[in-house]
Amino acid sequence: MESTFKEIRDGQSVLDLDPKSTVGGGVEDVYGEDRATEDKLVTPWTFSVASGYSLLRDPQYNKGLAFTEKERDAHYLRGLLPPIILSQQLQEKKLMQNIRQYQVPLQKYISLMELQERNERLFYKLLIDNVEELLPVVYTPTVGEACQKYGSIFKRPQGLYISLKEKGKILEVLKNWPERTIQAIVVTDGERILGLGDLGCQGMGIPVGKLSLYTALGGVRPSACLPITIDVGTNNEQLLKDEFYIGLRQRRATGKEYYELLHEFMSAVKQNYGEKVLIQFEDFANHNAFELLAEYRTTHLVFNDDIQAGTGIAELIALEISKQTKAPLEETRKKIWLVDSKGLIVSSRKDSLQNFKKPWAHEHEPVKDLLGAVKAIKPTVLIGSSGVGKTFTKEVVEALASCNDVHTLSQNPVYIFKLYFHKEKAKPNSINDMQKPIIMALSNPTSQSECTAEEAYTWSKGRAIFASGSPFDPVEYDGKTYVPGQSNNAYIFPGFGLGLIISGAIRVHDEMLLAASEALASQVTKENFDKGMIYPRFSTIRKISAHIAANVAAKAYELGVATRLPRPKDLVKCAESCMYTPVYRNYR
Ligand SMILES: NC(=O)C1=CN([C@@H]2O[C@H](COP(=O)(O)OP(=O)(O)OC[C@H]3O[C@@H](n4cnc5c(N)ncnc54)[C@H](OP(=O)(O)O)[C@@H]3O)[C@@H](O)[C@H]2O)C=CC1
Ligand SMILES: CC(=O)C(=O)O
Ligand SMILES: [Mg+2]
Repeated sequence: MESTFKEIRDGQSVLDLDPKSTVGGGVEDVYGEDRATEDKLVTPWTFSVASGYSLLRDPQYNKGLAFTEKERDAHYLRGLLPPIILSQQLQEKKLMQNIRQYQVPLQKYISLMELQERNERLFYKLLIDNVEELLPVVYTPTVGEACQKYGSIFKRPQGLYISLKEKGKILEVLKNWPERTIQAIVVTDGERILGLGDLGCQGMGIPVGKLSLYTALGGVRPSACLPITIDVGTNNEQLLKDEFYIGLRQRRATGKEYYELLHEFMSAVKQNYGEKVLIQFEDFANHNAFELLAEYRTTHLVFNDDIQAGTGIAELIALEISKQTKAPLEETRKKIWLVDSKGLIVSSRKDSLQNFKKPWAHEHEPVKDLLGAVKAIKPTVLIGSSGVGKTFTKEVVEALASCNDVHTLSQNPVYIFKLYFHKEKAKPNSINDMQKPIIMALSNPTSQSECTAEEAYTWSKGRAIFASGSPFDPVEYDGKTYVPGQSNNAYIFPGFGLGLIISGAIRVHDEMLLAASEALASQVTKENFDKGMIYPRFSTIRKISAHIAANVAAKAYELGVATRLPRPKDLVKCAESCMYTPVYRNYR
């Protein structure tokens, strides 16, 4: 596979590869028209002032009943609105009441999407002020169901669809998007949507949801965000037969055809938006994700929050242990063990392993399943990101709990994770914390969670520290309330993106991801730990994001990949001051 891109580049099969517009294109902003020469086609953009009915229909500027008397006169709104003026606060109260009346999460999702299309600022005000309540609606788990039913609930496009039909004209397609100054793109090809598999073109719900979090949690302007779905077909038989399916009705393109389209896309994005546009690869299947990241991380500002938070978790933890203990990375990797569908990853399997698993193939006799692996390795932390629900069985949790008992605690703890692995324990408060098994069931949505919060607490007799990818409610066990954490990349990517934007970063390095993790960890309070929580609450996410952004930006400056100069002295203040706030603006 590694040669696929090389063949495409060498064969010049897609674009006339202009080195400035593809690789090594310098640091200045390069926008399409500015580069146009006489023989290049340009888009005839015009700008007009919205007023009257069109102002009410423009989600960016619509304020519903909050238009003042003066604004109603000045903008030809008289008679188009009932006489009452309703403040944004009251509108928010009314909408939250309406949303709470829906019993079915998908109804809440649809009503929020309608709000986003009607009144963007009110949508973000709701999301920011009620983040813990609404995050599970616009994001996992409900967004998963929304993607599964996207064809039926689809009303208006919320992002760009680039299918095989657009091959050869992707640059023109990008110019059809109404916004010009794009700073963050989330792109999927829909092949691995959460743990729900191939949802083809209907994966669009994910980039839309992720970017709404870039804005709500990270403060990136909504107009600077562009959701994109690349449609190369789907192998989902059910969707292929579904009369409401919105994507190409064909099996997935692979190999050269796939990579040519992706290469044209990546080149066109850079040509149209410049080098500082962030491209987040989202929910690509592993067989493409690793290669795409490896190919473009040296020429574009890209990251993949799935694999850089999947087996990437293992790598980042090994890096952090190495950083803190000064032990070589090869040694710290040995503290982390992975289990895949064939059992423990061990050196005797090395020849048949995919490349990204090889660094984790340590010396050990073969173990065929997770239970056997837990018994053999005696991990202190069990992290699941297998996409397969219910795999942390009672026996697995009991085995984990028993090897993390004060009476049996190893003097030299090793730590588990991913596919399933082992991690260094973070900042124990006391010997009591050292006794606690840590269980992280990261797979989304809730149906794919490796175990529920209730199972983790019950099976470990209340000793587990538990966090999951999709949220679970607090659990009562033996008279005590346990508050599960939400271990989701939503803590990281919004602040991470903001940090890249405020520093004008042109590349992403692993150290920057580590800087983001460290900033997040520093926001966990003693009060959180005392409640058994290893994450801060989402209600403080804007503050967390500002700290993450500042740490990421600082690292970008340190590594010499930041272009926004001079470096602001106080990066936290700088991040905060750059954050979008959704309060209504006054119109002249
Ligand atoms: N909480 C969060 O922030 C995030 C959560 N996720 C979630 O992670 C999940 C997986 O994503 P991704 O890594 O892309 O998925 P993949 O399907 O690409 O990888 C899953 C891995 O799990 C292994 N596996 C499958 N079944 C088992 C099993 N029964 N026992 C042990 N290992 C098994 C597979 O093994 P093999 O290689 O042998 O097939 C494979 O290596 C998804 O549900 C996604 O929602 C992803 C990103 C972030
Ligand atoms: C959270 C996320 O990115 C995933 O489940 O894929
Ligand atoms: Mg994902």
